[in-house]
Amino acid sequence: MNPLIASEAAGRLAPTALSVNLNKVALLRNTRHLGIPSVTRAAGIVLQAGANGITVHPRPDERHIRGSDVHELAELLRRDWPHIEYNIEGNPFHNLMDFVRVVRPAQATFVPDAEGQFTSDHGWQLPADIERLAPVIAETKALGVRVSLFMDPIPEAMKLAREVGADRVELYTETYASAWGTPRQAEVLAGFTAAAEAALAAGLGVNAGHDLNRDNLADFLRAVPGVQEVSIGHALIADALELGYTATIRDYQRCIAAAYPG
Ligand SMILES: CC(=O)[C@@H](O)[C@H](O)COP(=O)(O)O
Ligand SMILES: NCC(=O)COP(=O)(O)O
Repeated sequence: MNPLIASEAAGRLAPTALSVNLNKVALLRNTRHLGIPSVTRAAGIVLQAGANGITVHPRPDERHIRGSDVHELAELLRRDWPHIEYNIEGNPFHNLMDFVRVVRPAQATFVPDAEGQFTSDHGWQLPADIERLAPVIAETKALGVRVSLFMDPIPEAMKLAREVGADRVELYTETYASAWGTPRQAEVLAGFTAAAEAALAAGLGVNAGHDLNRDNLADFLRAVPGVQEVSIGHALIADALELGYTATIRDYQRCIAAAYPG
C-alpha cells in the first residue's frame, strides 16, 4: 500500500492529488466560435467538486488550449483558488517558457513533444537531453516553479533526472494503460514500481499521467509508491460528458481513495 503523502500545497496528509487536464474541453470549444464549453467554468466546477489541481498543455498549434486560456485560468486560480496547484505542460524549447516566465505556475511539466505531434507518446532521453535541459530547468526553478520531467518508466534514468535538476518526474503511463486488464498488466506495473522506487531513492517526487482512467487508476496507485499527483484529462472529460463534471470528479477521487484503504 502506498504511504499517505504530505501534500506540498496544503501541508496535510493526503493521498495522490488529482490534477484535471482541461485540454479536451478546449478542443470541443474550438470547434465553434461560441466560447462554449468554457474552460474556466470547467475549472471552477471540477475544483468545487474536489479536484486538487488544474493542468493544461498549450501546444504551439493551439489545437485545444490557447494562450488566452492559460492566462485566464491563471487569473481564476489566483483570484478564487489560491491554494490550488497550476501545472502547465509543454516543450520548453517551443512555447512553454513564454508561459512559465509570465504565469509562474506551481509546476511546469517538460514534455519532449514535437510541434505537430498527435499526442504525447514518449519521455525525455537521458543522458542525451541533459545538456540542453539543464539551463532551462535552472531558469524555471529560479522563477520559483517546480520542474517535473515527463519520463518513460526507466529506473536507470531517474538518477539522471535528479542530477539535471528536476524536482519530480511524471511517469508516462500509456504502456500501463494499454496493458491494464491483460496478462501483461503485472509485468508492466512492476516496471513502473521499479521506476518510482528509483525516482524516490534519487530524491525525486513522482507524478504520473497519460491514459489513466477510472478503471486503471486504483491498481496503478496501489502498486506504484509515492505518487504525489496524477494528471488526467482525456478519459476524465469523456466521463464528464456522460456523468457531469461533479459526479466524475467524485468518482475519480473515490478511485484514488480506494488505493489507500484504512
Ligand atoms: C503529457 C501528456 O501525456 C498529456 O498531458 C498531454 O497533455 C496530452 O496531450 P493531448 O491532450 O494534446 O493529447
Ligand atoms: N500529463 C498527463 C495529462 O495531463 C493528461 O493526460 P490524458 O489523461 O489526457 O491522457
